[in-house]
Amino acid sequence: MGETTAREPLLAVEGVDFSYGRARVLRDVSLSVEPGELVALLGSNGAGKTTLLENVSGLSTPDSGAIRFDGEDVTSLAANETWERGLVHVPEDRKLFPEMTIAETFAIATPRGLDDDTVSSLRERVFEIFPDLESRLDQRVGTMSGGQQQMVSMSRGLMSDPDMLLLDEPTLGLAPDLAADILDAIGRINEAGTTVLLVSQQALSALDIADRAYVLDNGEVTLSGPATELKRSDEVREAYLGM
Ligand SMILES: Nc1ncnc2c1ncn2[C@@H]1O[C@H](COP(=O)(O)OP(=O)(O)OP(=O)(O)O)[C@@H](O)[C@H]1O
Repeated sequence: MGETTAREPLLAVEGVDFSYGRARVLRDVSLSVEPGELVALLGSNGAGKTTLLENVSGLSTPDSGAIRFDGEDVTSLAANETWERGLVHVPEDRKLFPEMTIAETFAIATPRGLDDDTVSSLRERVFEIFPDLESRLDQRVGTMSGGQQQMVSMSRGLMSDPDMLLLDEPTLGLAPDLAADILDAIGRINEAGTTVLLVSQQALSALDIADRAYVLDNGEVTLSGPATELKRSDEVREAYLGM
């Protein structure tokens, strides 16, 4: 029709408030993620980062405010419903089943109704990002190291063919070289086309791979901007980078 339509963010969080009982944990939080972006959500322990991801994916529901994904109001949807729409949460505690093999873990993550070719190409994509997993398909997840389990958890997310991944502290508790490998993998997942919202307390390395970032402090967004600018910001350097 020749009309220009304003591009809508893939994810829009608009004025979200959330409390656990009387404890107000999110205060008027707004943020957006454009299609294809890698956005970092930074902040210290207890700032509300996990709670915000849970509100977004439907593990909990905002008290007020709205969440839109791909143009649809998803504020009140349950986690399985956001997952079906391609908004996939990879939680901090991984929530893997230790008795299952990697192959079984992938099988339950793959949406029903996908044809075999699509499933094969999803697997190929996973093995391109995490080549170590290919020879371990029959290994039980509970026998793997923390770093390998994090790879399985992110791969399970990828096997559900997401448009957007919500990654909660994927490098938590990992040795520095493994954490670097995981961050490198996240960068490659994003370059291959998946939009990412990355929660991290490791501000510097998250800013290295992010396009933009938001800083959450005591439930409020206190800073936001391009990653390169936030890296130079005195406030971020003092509060989060120990400089
Ligand atoms: N189920 C719960 N019931 C009551 N309070 C909670 C619950 N979960 C989290 N909180 C509180 O909400 C606040 C925000 O927690 P949240 O886990 O969202 O922060 P975070 O920024 O993700 O921190 P962390 O990095 O420690 O996970 C904290 O004060 C926390 O103690």
